Amino acid sequence: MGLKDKAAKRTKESPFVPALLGLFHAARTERNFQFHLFAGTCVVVLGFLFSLSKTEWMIIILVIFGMLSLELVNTAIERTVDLVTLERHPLAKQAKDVAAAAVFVYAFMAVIIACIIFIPKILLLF
Ligand SMILES: Nc1ncnc2c1ncn2[C@@H]1O[C@H](COP(=O)(O)OP(=O)(O)OP(=O)(O)O)[C@@H](O)[C@H]1O
Repeated sequence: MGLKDKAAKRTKESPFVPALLGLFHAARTERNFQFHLFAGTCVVVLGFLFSLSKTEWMIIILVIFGMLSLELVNTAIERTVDLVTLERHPLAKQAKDVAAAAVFVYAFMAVIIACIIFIPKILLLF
């Protein structure tokens, strides 16, 4: 069995390999995904600084991982649309714009939740 076949077999056996490849690809190439990784890291640092409660941590973790997952799905939709056509097409535009809107709606919710959790704690500092 050749090296390529072995690698292909290993990829087929483990569901984690393609998932990790997708994760690294997005982290390397997608500016928005990199931004959400950075923003998520900042929120975690703030969480430690403000000693969040267990419930607050669970909400923050849900929001951060949900955001990252949605950004990955958005990237997958963009790639799929580009695979179908690189020509300008109204349906291609709608697919990409609606996927981007899904990320925007979730990000808006994330900002609201961050405000609800962190603003009272920040105000207590003054
Ligand atoms: N094939 C297409 N036909 C028509 N409009 C398109 C097409 N591809 C992209 N667009 C429009 O151009 C915008 C930018 O396209 P692009 O492929 O750069 O996606 P993007 O959402 O900006 O991706 P990224 O997040 O990687 O920057 C899309 O949101 C869409 O409105």
